[in-house]
Amino acid sequence: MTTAPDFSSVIDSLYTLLQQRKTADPGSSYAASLYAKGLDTILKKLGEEAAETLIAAKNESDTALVYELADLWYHTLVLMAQRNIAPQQIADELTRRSTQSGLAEKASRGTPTKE
Ligand SMILES: N=c1c2ncn([C@@H]3O[C@H](COP(=O)(O)OP(=O)(O)OP(=O)(O)O)[C@@H](O)[C@H]3O)c2ncn1[C@@H]1O[C@H](COP(=O)(O)O)[C@@H](O)[C@H]1O
Repeated sequence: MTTAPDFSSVIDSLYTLLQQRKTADPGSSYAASLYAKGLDTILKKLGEEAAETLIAAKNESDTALVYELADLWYHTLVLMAQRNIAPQQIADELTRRSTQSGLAEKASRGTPTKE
């Protein structure tokens, strides 16, 4: 029996593929077409997928919600690849936060450092 790849492996593999798609032909790759259109188009798609996720969560089945969440994760990864933010950086930030409760973390929040 084959085991389905775990979440982390799927995310890492897709991120690697999305990095490779930066040099692909926009006519042959959806991700390459997004990169060619630029950051504003990627952000618009991300916003659309977030809205579709909210609608599915309110009105639709678990199957429909999973479908929209997968679109949202996919477009989040496109944005991350475009900005060269690796999945490990998100994992590191969540790990840093894991040492305190959400309420304590919220109270400690300032403005994120801008580079
Ligand atoms: N996981 C995905 C994936 N999830 C979602 N999408 C695309 O995200 C888009 C979702 O947008 P919408 O829901 O708005 O649907 P749409 O109306 O068709 O989109 P628009 O025309 O409005 O942009 C669709 O075009 C989906 O095909 C994805 N496209 C690609 N992948 C993965 O990326 C790999 C490489 O894809 P290419 O780069 O296209 O070769 C694929 O093998 C998949 O593994």
